[in-house]
Amino acid sequence: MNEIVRGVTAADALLGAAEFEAAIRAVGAERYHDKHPFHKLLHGGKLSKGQVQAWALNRYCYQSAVPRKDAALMSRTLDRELRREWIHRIMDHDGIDDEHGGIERWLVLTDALGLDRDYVISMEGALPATRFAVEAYVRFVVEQPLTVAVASSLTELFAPAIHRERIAGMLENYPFVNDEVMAYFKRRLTQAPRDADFALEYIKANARTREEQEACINAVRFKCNVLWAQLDALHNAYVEPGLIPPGAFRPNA
Ligand SMILES: O=C(O)c1cc(C(=O)O)c2c(n1)C(=O)C(=O)c1cc(C(=O)O)[nH]c1-2
Repeated sequence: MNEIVRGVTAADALLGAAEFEAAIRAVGAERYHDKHPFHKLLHGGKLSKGQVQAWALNRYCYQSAVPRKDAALMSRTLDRELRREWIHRIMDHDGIDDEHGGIERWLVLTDALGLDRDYVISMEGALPATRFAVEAYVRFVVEQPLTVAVASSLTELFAPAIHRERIAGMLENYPFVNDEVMAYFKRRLTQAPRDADFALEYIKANARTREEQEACINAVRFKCNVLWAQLDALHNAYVEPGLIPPGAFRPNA
């Protein structure tokens, strides 16, 4: 059954702005990936260095897809104001001029974990499910109505809390993690709220029917699934039962 429709029709009453926002936040409270067991292990210092390496190199796929999906979103809108706002997301990740950007900060993290940059960037060692999940996000943004595509970024509403938990937990628990390694997440603490606030206001103004609102709420569910599926894949391959697919990264430690 298509969750987007789920009994809602254009005739249903529009949610008020506060109710709409609350429905989106409820999705995060129920299904954001801060609740995933793999994150509990990662932040609690329960993983080996090799397992942390696996997380970092898989997560690189997500990092590298984010500016691609943002470029896809920009290519779809005739609204110059939206493009002027959205373009900074691409610059945040890819960098501009002397600012190296988030992807470079991610590679500083993978360097510090002892991973070869070319290997990380090639994504050859990434899990198949990671690649599929990440590309599903890019396709979603290409194919869904623009407002729904904007809504899919709204998991960022919930990101600062998990980033704070990760910074504190990883610094405390792993000898191979220092401030430089965590710089990516520190920067996101200011970038993510700005992005999320804009996206939230945008969908409040632009989802004009109940059906559109439900599609936005569902976009956040979809995105939680994109994030959750990546952690399921990591857990399955590197925690238990330890089924590492052929060709995927094999930790030494
Ligand atoms: O570490 C995390 O848990 C996490 C989650 C998310 C998210 O919720 O999608 C993003 C990020 N980090 C992040 O660093 C980031 O740049 C980012 C961009 C986006 C997006 O959808 O546009 N999500 C996220």
